[in-house]
Amino acid sequence: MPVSLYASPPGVLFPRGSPQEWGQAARQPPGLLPAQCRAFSNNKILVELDTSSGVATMKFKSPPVNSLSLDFLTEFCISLEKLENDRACRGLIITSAVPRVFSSGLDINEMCGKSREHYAEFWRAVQEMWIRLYSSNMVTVAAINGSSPAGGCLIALTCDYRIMVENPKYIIGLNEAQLGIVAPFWFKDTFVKAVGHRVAERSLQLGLLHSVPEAHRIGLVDEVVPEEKLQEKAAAVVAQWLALPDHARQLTKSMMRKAVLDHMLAHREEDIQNFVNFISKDSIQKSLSMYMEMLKKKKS
Ligand SMILES: CCCCCCCCC/C=C/C(=O)SCCNC(=O)CCNC(=O)[C@H](O)C(C)(C)COP(=O)(O)OP(=O)(O)OC[C@H]1O[C@@H](n2cnc3c(N)ncnc32)[C@H](O)[C@@H]1OP(=O)(O)O
Repeated sequence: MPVSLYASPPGVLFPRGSPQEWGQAARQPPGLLPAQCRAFSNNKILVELDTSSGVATMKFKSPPVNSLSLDFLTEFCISLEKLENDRACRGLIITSAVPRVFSSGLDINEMCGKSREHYAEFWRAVQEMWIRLYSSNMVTVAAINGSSPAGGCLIALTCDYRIMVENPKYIIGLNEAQLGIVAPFWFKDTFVKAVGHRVAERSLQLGLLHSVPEAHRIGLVDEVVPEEKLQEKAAAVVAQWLALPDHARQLTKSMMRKAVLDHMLAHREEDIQNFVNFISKDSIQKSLSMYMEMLKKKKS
């Protein structure tokens, strides 16, 4: 099981409401909080727990694209740890508060021009995020309301169930090969578990980013819904999974995931060294710089 690397900071309490209201609500005195709501917020993530249903909603709020920086990953792990330790919380919906993007994956700036020590620290945080989410006792549902390449796709894949908004502009997949880098074995294992070996092999080698209907067809997402139905559908799915006895569901989840998790935990330090050696290569640094240039050019 994951070792706690982070101490939980004190949370900021605020009542329920739309994301727009949350910022205002956070400044209201705690006396106004409804009894069934517990919530906390930090710089990049908002979490609201409805204690009557036992379901928390986690919203990524790190514009422009919810990239997974070291700070983001640290906040993500702290939030997960808090929820995991909260007896009132049994289910988690992960979604984005940033329009059109669920998460753009690992922050490429964290992998460019930094020291080997920084790369090691960053990669440990990426591993930690995956370990915590993959081994979570909670029912986890990804409510994917925007594009979700690479590490963004990994977060969705690590959940128990994926629901994506139907939108012709949204894409999802493990596109690492397009950046001249390689999805590590545990990204690959998580992907294979969802879509099967043949589909994963082709998709990974070509670094494919799938449209929403295609992602649904290959089993990368479980359901596709219109934007306005997403939260309702996610809540219904969590409720369905929570209707089973926790111990039976949790033991089954743990049994299904044990081999992949054990493999990763047994090779964790080696995986960090592989990442550091790989990402420090001049040729890889050049590929990543060119990719960032390409992203900027696409914009102008
Ligand atoms: C042996 C094995 C060892 C292991 C070997 C190593 C393993 C590593 C595994 C890596 C996993 C990863 O997740 S690698 C990350 C892969 N991610 C990607 O390829 C996503 C790239 N981004 C996109 O495609 C798009 O941004 C997308 C998410 C669809 C949103 O499009 P939009 O048009 O809305 O937004 P854009 O204009 O493109 O982007 C807005 C700004 O955000 C920046 N931006 C976008 N994505 C970013 C990102 N991931 N990191 C940093 N910055 C990013 C852009 O440069 C822009 O910056 P400004 O111009 O300054 O505003």
